[in-house]
Amino acid sequence: MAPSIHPLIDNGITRGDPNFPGGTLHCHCPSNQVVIALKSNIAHNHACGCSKCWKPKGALFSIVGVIPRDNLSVQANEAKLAIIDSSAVIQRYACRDCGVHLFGRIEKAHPFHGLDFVHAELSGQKGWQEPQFAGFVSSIIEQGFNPKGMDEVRAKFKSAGLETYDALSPPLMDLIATFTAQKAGVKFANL
Ligand SMILES: N[C@@H](CCC(=O)N[C@@H](CSCO)C(=O)NCC(=O)O)C(=O)O
Ligand SMILES: [Zn+2]
Ligand SMILES: [Zn+2]
Repeated sequence: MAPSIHPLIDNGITRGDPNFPGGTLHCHCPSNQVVIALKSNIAHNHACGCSKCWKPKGALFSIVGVIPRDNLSVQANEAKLAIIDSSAVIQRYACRDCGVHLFGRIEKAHPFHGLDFVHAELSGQKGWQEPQFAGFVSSIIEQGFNPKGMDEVRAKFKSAGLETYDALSPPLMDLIATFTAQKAGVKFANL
């Protein structure tokens, strides 16, 4: 059987609602769920193949997007949250009981500082921005995926209408490079 990329990609992508106002995310615990309130839609939503992002069971990829950190608040059971790897750039807060990642936050100087990483599939509401691209695709090999299957994985993304990258999308890579250049005092050439 062909591997599951992610349930939100496998059977075709459902478009979000550009006017979607936000909603709540819930962890997978049967009771005393951690609840996160998001005051807007997400942006740059993407499939991520890296080893650090939370994936649902059986999926090769995570689906993760960003939201301004001021638009995110913990509504219930904050005490169950713990940072899973404090040495990572993105501090991912997971539920201690079910392991789901509720949000990831960057505290250091970084091009994405001010943006939190979230998984809209943890919401019961519909209308969140649909995945825009697939990033860190080759990273699934580091987690044991057979390199011989990569053509099939990339073809699946293409047939769902998503570009694949082995880092992030060009606009996000440009943001990272701009930040790096500015930090180093590089002056941009005129066009
Ligand atoms: N091959 C590595 C890549 C890990 C990685 O760099 N992940 C990216 C994307 S996460 C969401 O887009 C990243 O920015 N990570 C920063 C962090 O996780 O703190 C692997 O697979 O582990
Ligand atoms: Zn939980
Ligand atoms: Zn990732």
